[in-house]
Amino acid sequence: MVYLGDANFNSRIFKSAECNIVIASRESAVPGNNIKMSQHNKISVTVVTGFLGAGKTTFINRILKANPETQFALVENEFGDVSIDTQLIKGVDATRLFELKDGCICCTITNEYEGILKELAERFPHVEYLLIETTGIADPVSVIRPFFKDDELNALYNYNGCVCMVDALHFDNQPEKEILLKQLAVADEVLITKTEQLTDTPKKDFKKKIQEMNSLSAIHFAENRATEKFKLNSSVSEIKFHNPEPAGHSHAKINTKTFRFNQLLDKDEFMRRLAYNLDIHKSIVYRVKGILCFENEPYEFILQGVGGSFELNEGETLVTKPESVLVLIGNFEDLQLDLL
Ligand SMILES: Nc1nc2c(ncn2[C@@H]2O[C@H](COP(=O)(O)OP(=O)(O)OP(=O)(O)O)[C@@H](O)[C@H]2O)c(=O)[nH]1
Repeated sequence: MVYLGDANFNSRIFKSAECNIVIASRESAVPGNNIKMSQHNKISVTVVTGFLGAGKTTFINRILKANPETQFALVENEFGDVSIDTQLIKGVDATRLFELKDGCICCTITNEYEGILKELAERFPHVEYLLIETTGIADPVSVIRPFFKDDELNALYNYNGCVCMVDALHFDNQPEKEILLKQLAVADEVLITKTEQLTDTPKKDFKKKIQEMNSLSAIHFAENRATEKFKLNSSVSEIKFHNPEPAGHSHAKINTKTFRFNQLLDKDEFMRRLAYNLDIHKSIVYRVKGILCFENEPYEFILQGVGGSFELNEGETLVTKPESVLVLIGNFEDLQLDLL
């Protein structure tokens, strides 16, 4: 069952098996916001897609930061039973939050999804902008189609387009390439991430390669978009929706595994074991993320990993309970890790 409701600061997350929607409300007035209300006060909507770890959440954080006076709603979909991304959305006073998790949005799209979108628009008329972050393995067509097919949704929302994040660092060795190609195919704008280490020539070559895959979309380097205000109200080319039928569920074999630890972890030992285990399984583990609590560390640590490499950074949340969670996503049936 999915339900909508107000939340206070301490219970910002309304969980159901189906849906996770954050309504982000930022009130400070910063001059220069370029987001305009669309005609008839429809809610503008942008779908943010891209393969696992490409930089979707990072991009959404940038948008929220760059447009502090806009009332955003955010639909976060995560594959797996633990929602880590919602905890990584920063600088947002989330006043209401709903959850769409434990399933890929393109596999769980039902009339219920459309119902949620309608209810959202009706109950929260102050919302100006809806961002939908798909899972990294979603075919975004299923997520976009309701905005074209359903007259009621069409009257409530102004679909602005689909942004696809592409990870330049891992592109050539990307597993499940067909998923990424589908995401690229429907993108109205492609943002290339992780190019800081590249010099001009490989950057240009990479952009050209992406252009050859989708010549209709605007292609930018995400780093150039880091601080500027993102133009979210782009117009969408209908040409991309000539064949909007989702082409099956090619990612059925992708699974998640969640590890929970109810004790403070020994940082060096845990990270050593994790590195060892991830190295062994690097061909089948595509993405790892976690929120970890270590002995003698007052703040939680955020673990992020893509394609065999990972990083650990101190977060901004104080440890209140000795509880850690680690989520792995990849092409495995089951996964046994020796972490403690
Ligand atoms: N160097 C670099 N790192 C980036 C960039 N964008 C994102 N990252 C890092 O890549 C990792 C994954 O970023 P996320 O924004 O969580 O990626 P995501 O697409 O939301 O991941 P999923 O939700 O798991 O699919 C994090 O460690 C980010 O800090 C970028 O442009 N450059």
